[in-house]
Amino acid sequence: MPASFDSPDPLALLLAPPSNESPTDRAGRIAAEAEARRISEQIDDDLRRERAEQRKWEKEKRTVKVLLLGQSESGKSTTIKNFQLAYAPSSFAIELSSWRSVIYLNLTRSILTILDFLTKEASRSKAAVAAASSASSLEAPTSQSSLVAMASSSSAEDDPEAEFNFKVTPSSTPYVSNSELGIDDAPGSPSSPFPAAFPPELAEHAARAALPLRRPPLLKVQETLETSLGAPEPSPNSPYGALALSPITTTPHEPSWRPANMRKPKEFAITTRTGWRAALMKVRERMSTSSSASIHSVGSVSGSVSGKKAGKRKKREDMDAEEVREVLCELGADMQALWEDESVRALLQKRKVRMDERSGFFLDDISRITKLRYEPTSDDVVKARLRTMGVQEYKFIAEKVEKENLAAGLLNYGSSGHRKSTQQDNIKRSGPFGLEPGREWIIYDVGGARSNRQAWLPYFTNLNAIIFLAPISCFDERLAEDPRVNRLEDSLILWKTIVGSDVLKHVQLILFLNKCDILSKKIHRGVRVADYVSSYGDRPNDAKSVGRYLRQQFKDINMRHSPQQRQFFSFFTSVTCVPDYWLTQDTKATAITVAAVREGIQRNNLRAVDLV
Ligand SMILES: Nc1nc2c(ncn2[C@@H]2O[C@H](COP(=O)(O)OP(=O)(O)OP(=O)(O)O)[C@@H](O)[C@H]2O)c(=O)[nH]1
Ligand SMILES: [Mg+2]
Repeated sequence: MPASFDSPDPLALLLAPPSNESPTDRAGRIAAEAEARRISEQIDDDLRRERAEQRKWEKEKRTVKVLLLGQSESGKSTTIKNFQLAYAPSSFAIELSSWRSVIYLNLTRSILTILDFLTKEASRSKAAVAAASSASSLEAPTSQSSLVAMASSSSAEDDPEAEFNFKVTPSSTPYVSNSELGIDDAPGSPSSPFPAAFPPELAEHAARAALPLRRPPLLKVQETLETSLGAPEPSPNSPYGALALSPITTTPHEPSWRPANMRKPKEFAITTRTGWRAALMKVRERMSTSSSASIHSVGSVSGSVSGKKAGKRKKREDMDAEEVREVLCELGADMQALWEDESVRALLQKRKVRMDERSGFFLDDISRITKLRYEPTSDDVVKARLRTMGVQEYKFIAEKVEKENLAAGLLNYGSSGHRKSTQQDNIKRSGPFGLEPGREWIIYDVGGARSNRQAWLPYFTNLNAIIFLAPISCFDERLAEDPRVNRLEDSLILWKTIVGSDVLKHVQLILFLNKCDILSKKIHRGVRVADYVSSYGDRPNDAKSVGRYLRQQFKDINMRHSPQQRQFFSFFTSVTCVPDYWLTQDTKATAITVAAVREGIQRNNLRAVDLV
């Protein structure tokens, strides 16, 4: 055998304790070795921790954090949907069908609103006829049968709470005029007294159109949908149950003459605990659709059902969902007839109730939506309305995106003072998409009603950008939560607060002057901005001039109230549809939205975080 195999390991020999080691020396040596091991492990731990922190930091550095702010119904949640549509289209597609319940709910609610409206008109007309006949000692005409039927059946049988006393209740608190803009109350605006009755024949005809539609099945549909979306089971005695409800926003000239004892229509909302994304995911789970969505809300899908109980529940809810479809399918033709009825339209128009400017407007799509096999489209989902409460966090992992749309949007959207060539340069530098697949975005969506705004504060740190949505079409509307306050005024005050916040002084603010399509429509039908915004004076009453004027107001506030100088990025948006007026044609709102955010962030030198 070779000597080398027999020889002891030279290292072992070197490290071996001396042969004459005393017990004391041995103990000392062992302790020293243990200490050396401990130090070595400590160093390894430190290195591991540092590496993990480095990875976390790298990840955070690559994550874009955006907070969406703005009053209720300004379009925040709709903007989130646009992001998802543009950057996580496959998860958006997977979720399409789960929005069906929300769309059904929106449609049902619109029909119930019209029925309530007609009931009021019928009652009012009936009272006017009675008053006139007693005054002139003439008999009331007997031809008022449908009108009487409508008024009495609805109030006494279907809705015992809805008794009308026809008392005009003008706003007791004076309207707070806007200090920034001089927004005034206009003649015929909501605080004006209840206008005179229209010819009884009109209400009579409209009431007849409503007769085939009964409220109980529609209320049942509404209840079922709300429960399936996460509301508590309704109380057996209440037509609406113990839901998380809030009053709907008053539309422009909608009269505030609702009698004191009349139940207000309510808007469904899902509370923070569950969140709308979570609620929809639950609906989707129940529909047994597998998902690999790359968007989710934090803490979502809690308490997914399992086992026997789940099977039972699933079956019952499936039945409910099936029933809802069937009922809506059966009522579809009557609903459409009601919406298309000329006298109903005339009455709504005379009372200045603009259903088409309300949130969740699907009345023009009744026949499509009430088909038994209705599947929501992307446009339906973008238009669907579900009020947000609290703060919800959404994570987007950018997927492959629509090349043409984003490129087109980036080239064409109407931004403030940016040349096209700059945008084209950006495309050349970063490619047409702006965001590479795999990039994580965290977007916080907040409830915009005043009662929700305290909850925003904890989210003001570590942000890359805030998108502030100001619906500029709301110059003649009032806040649902405080009818004394003009909605435009509220937006300006809120903007001032955000702009002036010291905590947010380093955060990029991007202003979306939203709902330009509605602004155009309003102006087109003759609403005069100067009647509501006195400082507008005798400037031209066209959408473009109004848009520019309002943008200047926001810009001035930015200049006057920012703690330090900051650039002003604003975009005219119309996040639910293709823009129609001063925004360039043929671009999708999604593309505009995404491109706008991207450019805003980009221009704030967030290239430092390797965004592009
Ligand atoms: N026509 C039109 N409708 C819009 C536009 N933006 C939003 N909407 C609609 O307005 C309604 C309210 O939009 P949301 O996105 O739910 O509003 P929000 O700001 O999230 O409201 P909260 O959750 O109450 O704070 C929805 O029905 C949208 O479809 C727009 O630019 N044009
Ligand atoms: Mg919302």
